[in-house]
Amino acid sequence: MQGEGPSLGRLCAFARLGGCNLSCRWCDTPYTWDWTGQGDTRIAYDPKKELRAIPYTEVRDRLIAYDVPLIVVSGGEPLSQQTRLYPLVRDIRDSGRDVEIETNGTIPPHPRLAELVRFNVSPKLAHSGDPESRRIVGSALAAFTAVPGTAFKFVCRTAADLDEVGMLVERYGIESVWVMPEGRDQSALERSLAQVRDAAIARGWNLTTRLHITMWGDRRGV
Ligand SMILES: Nc1nc2[nH]cc(C(=O)O)c2c(=O)[nH]1
Ligand code: SF4
Ligand SMILES: [Mg+2]
Repeated sequence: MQGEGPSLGRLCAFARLGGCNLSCRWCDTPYTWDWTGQGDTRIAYDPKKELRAIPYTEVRDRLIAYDVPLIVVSGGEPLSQQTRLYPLVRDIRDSGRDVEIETNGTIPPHPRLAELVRFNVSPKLAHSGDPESRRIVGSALAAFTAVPGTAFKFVCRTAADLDEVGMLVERYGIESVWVMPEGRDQSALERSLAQVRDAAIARGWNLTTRLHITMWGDRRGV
């Protein structure tokens, strides 16, 4: 089930890729990249336990066997491996399924990949703790805004975060804006949603919750 964004509630299967070029404090998937315990959880995950190289043909066959109309590729940051990702996405599209890629928007997408997928781009705000020079890459954001259908999803905690979103929206001519409350459990999600919902609507932006958290909590594999 896609829990976030424009396809919220759509039945799907997930491919989660390891590794990330950012290190957001509140990351909900630190087991994909946090080998030193620098995130909020303070847990240093073991890459030998968390990462596994799997031939793309095996990943493809397993994803297709779920027999669902949408495959979501997430991470970590999946575009760090976009050259290797391309044949997987191509084969899945050839099988008649839709593909969405969740990305932090710092790596410009390859045009051949961009033709096949919908990008859900989630640029990170100051509260992620990543330096601005790493989390905001103008050339990459410009490339994503040029891909038809791209959705921009901003994780927000407070109404003030929406001012930061507003600056990015203006600077990069972002059109499809989704505000998503930050939270890795239901009560945090509700707290953030109460803070951001009126301000998002007042600006004419879309809102999304995180349905998988509401349904299953902060569990892996969902
Ligand atoms: N159900 C579900 N939907 C999601 N949409 C985006 C996710 C992500 O972690 O990128 C995600 C996730 O982890 N689970
Ligand atoms: S960009 Fe995404 S996966 Fe990477 S650290 Fe931030 S929240 Fe986690
Ligand atoms: Mg997630």
